[in-house]
Amino acid sequence: MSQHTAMASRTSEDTILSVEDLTTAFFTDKETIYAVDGASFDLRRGETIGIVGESGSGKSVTARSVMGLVESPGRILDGSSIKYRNPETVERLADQFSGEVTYRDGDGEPEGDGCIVLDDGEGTTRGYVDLARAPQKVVKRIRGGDIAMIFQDPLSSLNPVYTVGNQIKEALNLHRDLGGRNVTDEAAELLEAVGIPDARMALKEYPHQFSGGQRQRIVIAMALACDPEVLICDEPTTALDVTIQAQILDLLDDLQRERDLGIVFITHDMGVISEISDRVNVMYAGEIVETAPAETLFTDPAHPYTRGLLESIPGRNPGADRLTTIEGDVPTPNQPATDCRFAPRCPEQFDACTQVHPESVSVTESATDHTTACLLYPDDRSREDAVALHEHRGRGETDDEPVRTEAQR
Ligand SMILES: Nc1ncnc2c1ncn2[C@@H]1O[C@H](COP(=O)(O)OP(=O)(O)OP(=O)(O)O)[C@@H](O)[C@H]1O
Ligand code: NI
Repeated sequence: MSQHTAMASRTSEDTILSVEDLTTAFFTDKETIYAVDGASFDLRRGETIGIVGESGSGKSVTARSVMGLVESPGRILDGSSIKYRNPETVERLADQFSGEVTYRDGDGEPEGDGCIVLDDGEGTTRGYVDLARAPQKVVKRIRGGDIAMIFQDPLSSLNPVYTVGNQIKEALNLHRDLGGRNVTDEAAELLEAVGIPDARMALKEYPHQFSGGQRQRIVIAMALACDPEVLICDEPTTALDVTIQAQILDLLDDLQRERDLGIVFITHDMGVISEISDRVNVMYAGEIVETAPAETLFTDPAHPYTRGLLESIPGRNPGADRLTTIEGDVPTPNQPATDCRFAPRCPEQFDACTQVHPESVSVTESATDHTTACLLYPDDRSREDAVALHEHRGRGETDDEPVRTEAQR
């Protein structure tokens, strides 16, 4: 979706979702697993961001955290925020849940301690709902409404005993005020929009009567039934063959342009990521280790892990006679990171990598839209200076209690 790369010039007011310092841990009998450990990223309206990384790197847990679907023994830890910024929704929820509202008027202490944070002034609603702190009753109003999600296996989202029409209509009735319009017409229109032929007929059929690719289209239609602002796609094409995969990616691209959807696209496939993303976040062992506009990431990767992932794309290195893979596996993060989790597999590893935790820094001092968490950067500093910068930032981040107020940012 490279036509969206010009969006870098858009203002932060277009940001619909900001994830900041997200840490989600599972407290098992044996150990605590920091599945997501300090991840931050922004999503703008109409933008597709990719999250890519090997199996176990924390991609799905990131998605489930945003959706409020982390199940016990998992929990989002204090200090995390997931700010959903759609003004209409923020306003509506503030009316519905007045006990959950925090008012800020610029100077002085904020009033209240709720998850719905409202800024005063300028006539328009500015503010956000912090999904990391929101009680389930608030999250439920957003999940499946403002933010929808589709998964790898479409059958997990479809009920085998109901017709496709019934399931889409149920989603429509649940989330949309159709204002008297015919719900069957609306459902048929949605199926047409996702490219299902003979939509009227299709409404009367059952999920098993469709192919895998068509089922995924139906699931996308159900997600659109609630007219979301944000669509999270967790490996939606992984189970499909290459041709069908390409068709689904095209469909998502079209739908995004028509509806100004923000899309978070999760996959372990670098090829797919390059096709669909405006901006890419590379995830490793719970941390985002590099973020850049898609083009930059592919032409000028910084983190040794990203470079390893790119080298393992078939056909990218015609000279190489066999596929390079990165030796070893993603470690299970069972304590907060104090060093570089990639160091044991890294061809560039040096002494400090086992002692200092790499913070997210600009690749060069001036490259503000390309950051990486690797002690080799910023590139234009000496190695000692770079390491010192990471140490300094690390102290700033972890001193005192993890809860940071907006005023301290
Ligand atoms: N319910 C759970 N209980 C304990 N640990 C969990 C749970 N769910 C996830 N984890 C752990 O969290 C880490 C991240 O898992 P996650 O599913 O997010 O990885 P992923 O990047 O989506 O991988 P994949 O590409 O295989 O889907 C893994 O170490 C996993 O074992
Ligand atoms: Ni996953």
